[in-house]
Amino acid sequence: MGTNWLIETVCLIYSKGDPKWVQSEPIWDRSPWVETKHGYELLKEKEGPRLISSHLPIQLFPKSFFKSKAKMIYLIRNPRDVLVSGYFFWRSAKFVKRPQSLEQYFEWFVEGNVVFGSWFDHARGWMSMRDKENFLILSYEEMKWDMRSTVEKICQFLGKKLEPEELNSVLKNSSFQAMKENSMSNYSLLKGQYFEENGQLLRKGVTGDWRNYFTVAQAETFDKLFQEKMADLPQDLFLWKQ
Ligand SMILES: Nc1ncnc2c1ncn2[C@@H]1O[C@H](COP(=O)(O)O)[C@@H](OP(=O)(O)O)[C@H]1O
Ligand SMILES: CCc1ccc(OS(=O)(=O)O)cc1
Repeated sequence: MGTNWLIETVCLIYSKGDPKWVQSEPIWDRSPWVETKHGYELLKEKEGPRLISSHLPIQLFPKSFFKSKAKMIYLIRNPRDVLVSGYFFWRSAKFVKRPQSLEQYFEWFVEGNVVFGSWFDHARGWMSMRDKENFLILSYEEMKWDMRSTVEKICQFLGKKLEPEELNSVLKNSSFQAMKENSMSNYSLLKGQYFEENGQLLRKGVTGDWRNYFTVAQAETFDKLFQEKMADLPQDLFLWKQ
């Protein structure tokens, strides 16, 4: 999805571009996953303001959020790229039923039989929050196309002000290369116990990689499904060019 990219960016905004924090504490401790035991235990002890991460669909997210003033950033990505990225990620994970082929994962994905459920239901559910002032939707594609403007948008939303050199440092330290080399952010610490040695969170980091993997028939099936499931939502929410 790009979730860890967004988390890294927000951490760097909080540290005003200083990379010390992102280079010294694992990303899952800086912004714990509320759906994991480890993350939940950490979050219970953390003083606010704190960062929280989640992949949960709206109906499973802690209800207290909806009565709070906490700010949420929802990251969306072309689901075709989510599918391909997810295939490579989950096939190296040791704690889930692993897909044996992209063809198999394609079937699971279109049926919604993947970790955290149907992408379509997930996006549709959270997008119902889009008019709330404490809710910001960003896309992986806009981060790729214009990260500087995206960081400014995040700062505006969070009420943070960065000096020009601080903003430059956020951009530098959240880049694909910087994150790939940062053992506190690239999940290499989890290799062995949770992931295979050849697994990599930071795989390619590009938009449109699905074109290298989908067959013509899969592309047509996906287009049809997207139309069926998402046609009634404002299409400017989906910024990718298919
Ligand atoms: N700094 C960065 N710049 C661009 N893409 C990044 C990135 N950090 C992570 N990603 C991409 O985000 C995806 C992982 O998402 P998540 O963090 O939600 O699991 C991977 O996509 P690819 O598999 O397409 O390369 C990974 O390469
Ligand atoms: C079980 C929760 C969880 C947390 C992080 C994951 O990795 S990623 O953010 O999707 O790359 C996967 C599962």
